[in-house]
Order: sequence, then C-alpha cells, then structure tokens
Amino acid sequence: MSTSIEVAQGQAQAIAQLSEENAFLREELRRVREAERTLDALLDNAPVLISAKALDGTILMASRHFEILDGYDAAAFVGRKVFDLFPPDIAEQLWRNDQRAATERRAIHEEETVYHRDQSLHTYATVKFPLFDDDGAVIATCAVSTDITDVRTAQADSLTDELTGLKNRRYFNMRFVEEQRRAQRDQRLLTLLLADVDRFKGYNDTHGHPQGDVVLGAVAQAIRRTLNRPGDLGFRLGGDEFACLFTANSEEESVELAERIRAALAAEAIPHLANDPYGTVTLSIGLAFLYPHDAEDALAQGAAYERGDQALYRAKHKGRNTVSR
Ligand SMILES: Nc1nc2c(ncn2[C@@H]2O[C@H](COP(=O)(O)OP(=O)(O)OP(=O)(O)O)[C@@H](O)[C@H]2O)c(=O)[nH]1
Repeated sequence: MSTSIEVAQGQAQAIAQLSEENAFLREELRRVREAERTLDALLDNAPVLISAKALDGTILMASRHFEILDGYDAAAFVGRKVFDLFPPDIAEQLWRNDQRAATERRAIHEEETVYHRDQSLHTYATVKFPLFDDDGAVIATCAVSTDITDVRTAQADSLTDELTGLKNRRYFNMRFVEEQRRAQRDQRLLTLLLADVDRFKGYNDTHGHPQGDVVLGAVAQAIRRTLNRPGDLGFRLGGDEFACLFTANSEEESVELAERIRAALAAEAIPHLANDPYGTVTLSIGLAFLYPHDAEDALAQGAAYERGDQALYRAKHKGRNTVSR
C-alpha cells in the first residue's frame, strides 16, 4: 500500500513530466510558427513564382509574385484546379511536367513563356519537383519559376549584329557545326555563301559612312527576302562581309539562290559612283559546298570557309557583281 507521501511524490513526478512535455511542445510550436513565418516572408517577397499543387491539380499555395501575371486573381487561384483556371492547351502544358515530376520522382526543368500584367512577354525558367510524406510517398508537386527574360535578351543581343539585325560572326561560328550535322543527318547538301559589297571603301569615301550603313542594311534585306525558308541562316560577319548557311538539292539550286540575292541588291539601283562600270551598289558572292560524306570537324569547316573565300576572290576578279563557286 502506498503511503500518502509516496502518492504525493508520484503526483509531483507526473506534474514535472507534464510540464516538461509542455515545454517541449511549446518549443515545437514556436519552431513551427517561426518556420511558417519564414515561409510566408519568402512567399511574399521572393521575386519568383512559387507554387504547390495537389496530385489532382488543385493549387495549394502560390507566392505573391504571381500578381505580376496577366489575368491572375489571387482570390480565385488557390483551391482551384489548373484546368478550371486556364484554357485546356495551356493547362495541359502547365500540368504535364507536374505529373512527370510526381511519377518520375525527380526535378523537371522547363522554360515557359507568359504575359505580365503590362502585356510584356516574359520567359521563365521553371523547376518542378515532388513533395514527399514521411513514408516517401509523393503527396504534391512544387514549382519555382525565375524570370530569365533579361538573360535571354542579353544572349540574343550578344549574337545579333545591331546594324542589320542579322546574326553575327559569333553565332555563325556556333551554328556552323550544328548546321553541318543537321545537313548530314538529312543527307542534304549544305551551302556556305560568302558575300562582300563591291568597292565599299569607295562607297563610304564618296557617299559617307552613314549612307554606307544604309547599304549594309539593304544587303541584309536582300538576303532575308531571298533566303526565307525555315532553317536558312543569314549573318553579317563584320564590315561589308556577309555569310549564309542553307541546304539545297544541288549546287545549281544554290547558285540560283545566290544569283537571286545578287540580283535583288542590284535591282535596288543604289547609286555608287566609285563602282565602275555599274555605277550602282553590287555584291560579289562566293560559294562553298559541304556534302554529307564530308568530315564535320573544325578543320573541314575552316577548309570550307577557305573555299568560299577563294570563290569570292574569283568573283571579284571576274569583274565583281558576280557569283562564283
Ligand atoms: N559604313 C560602314 N562601313 C564599314 C563598316 N564596317 C566596315 N566598313 C568599311 O567597309 C570597307 C570594306 O572594304 P573592303 O571590303 O576591304 O574592300 P572594298 O572597298 O569593299 O573592295 P572590294 O571588296 O575589293 O570590292 C572599309 O572601308 C571599312 O571601313 C560599317 O559598319 N559601316
């Protein structure tokens, strides 16, 4: 039988244990609230789109940055399904990678293009990843999207010739290998076209540098208008030197296209007093061909460029305003 002292001791012990548990729970609660406040602060202030979706597509939460999107309504967003909020094709696109992240149990990266409220078009880099419960089951998916429009614009700018809007030499060097591989895969003839304005130094000297810039713009236009099939590429390599990369069925077809570029510029009849005997702005063009069986290394490309340059030299030598191969 317990004495009353022992009973009192037992009660005191139980009370001490309870207050210890209480302190532990209070600490846990404090930690949970702190984590929640941190999460709320992140969701309110991070300049990124953060969201979580249940496995049926219901949006569980969204960061405040979503307010920047055109047509976004905070009150009508959380708790709704993507298919109720967006047209089917967009919802499908938004939802596809959530499903992949959930079934493949890994992060999926993608790029999305969306309109901001000010109607500007933005590119976002998005990562979608699964959320797991204690047993490792996927219970939801999260998405974090960062606006990379400025990066993409800067990249595009660094590869574009400002004066003509054509791609620059850097992009030409990048694309050459890729284009040769593509042509090899498709068993197509790849043509490298090099073009140079005739006596351009004389043009600048006679008509002035600003007018010279206008001529360079006209060359770019002649290239763009003639080589307008998907996959055709035009570049300004520097100064008055232009290049094109395109596939064709035969060398004759390529020569014909080059002739059309030459004729298109000649047809502009831009006066060029220093360009005897034409008296107008003309273009000399050299062509080099890369066949599917040709090697596709830097050496082969260097050799092709060399052949194009020699063909261009022959065109100049033949009296300019000519296409040579
Ligand atoms: N207006 C203008 N001129 C440029 C630009 N970049 C280079 N040039 C000029 O382009 C001229 C290039 O001349 P070259 O290609 O060497 O020779 P060319 O006078 O065209 O003679 P051929 O090629 O033998 O017909 C030089 O006078 C450069 O100063 C530019 O951005 N704008």
